[in-house]
Amino acid sequence: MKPRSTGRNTLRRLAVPLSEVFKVLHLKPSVDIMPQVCLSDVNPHILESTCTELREKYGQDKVHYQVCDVRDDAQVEDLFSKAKSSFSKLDLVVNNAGVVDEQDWLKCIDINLNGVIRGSLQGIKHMKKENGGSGGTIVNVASLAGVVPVSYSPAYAASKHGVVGYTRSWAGHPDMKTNDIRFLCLCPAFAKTEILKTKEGQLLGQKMAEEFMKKTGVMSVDQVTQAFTDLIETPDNSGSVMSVTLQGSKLLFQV
Ligand SMILES: NC(=O)C1=CN([C@@H]2O[C@H](COP(=O)(O)OP(=O)(O)OC[C@H]3O[C@@H](n4cnc5c(N)ncnc54)[C@H](O)[C@@H]3O)[C@@H](O)[C@H]2O)C=CC1
Ligand SMILES: CCCCCC(=O)/C=C/C=C\C/C=C\C/C=C\CCCC(=O)O
Repeated sequence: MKPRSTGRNTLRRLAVPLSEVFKVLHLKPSVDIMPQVCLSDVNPHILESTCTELREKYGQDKVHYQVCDVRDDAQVEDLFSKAKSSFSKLDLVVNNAGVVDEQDWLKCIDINLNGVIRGSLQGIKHMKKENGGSGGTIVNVASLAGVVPVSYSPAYAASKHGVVGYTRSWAGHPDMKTNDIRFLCLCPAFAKTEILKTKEGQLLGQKMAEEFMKKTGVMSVDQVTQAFTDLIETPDNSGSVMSVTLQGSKLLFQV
């Protein structure tokens, strides 16, 4: 990703408490002006293999990583303070961890919604001017299930509706303007990633899901990545919620 100007924010360093970020979102940093990133996931194998690959490509010092369970306050706090001390400031936070699990719906809410809240609060803390920050961008990854009802996974849909409401609410807070902190939300439809291997028991009706998926189709990760890039590169768009479907991207809300 080139450090192009995004209005108030220049993406020179990324601090990303993000699951498998480059693989999932396919960010493509340019080798000469590669931002520093901190990747995080609860799964150490995914994290290590992704980081090894990236370090070989972009340099050892550019890619930091730390295992973190977004359900754990202390782990999230520690992740952010380490990232902040390594980079001196944070420009971008992407809250991306998510699961579908209607059986263990408390876990689903704790990861998808509470995890986003934990990451956002840490992002705000470290980006605030009074704490030595200079603003930045927080992107929360919701889903199309954050704006439409999804009967085969109500808890998942509720968690994602929560992410949309949470993100828009912070975007309108006057302190965010004062501190140049921008909140954005991405709402993709189905994309070809591991989450589609969600097991039957974790959904309320595999058949329903499959039929739904047949109608909507499944996007490539590249399409989602492109929408993500467009979203963060649009200046002065705090509060934007963008859907991504096979038909293209659409701005659903502007605060
Ligand atoms: N692939 C799709 O069809 C869609 C995905 N999304 C959302 O995109 C985000 C990324 O998911 P995908 O890349 O598609 O799936 P994925 O399953 O490949 O990635 C999710 C990642 O979250 C991590 N994770 C799970 N629990 C965690 C925890 N407690 N703490 C930290 N990390 C944890 C997993 O280890 C995994 O690497 C999720 O929030 C998902 O809900 C939204 C719309 C569509
Ligand atoms: C409009 C809602 C789109 C929401 C998509 C989303 O956020 C993620 C959903 C993830 C998993 C649940 C869905 C699918 C699993 C069901 C069937 C698997 C079929 C496998 C296949 O044939 O590819």
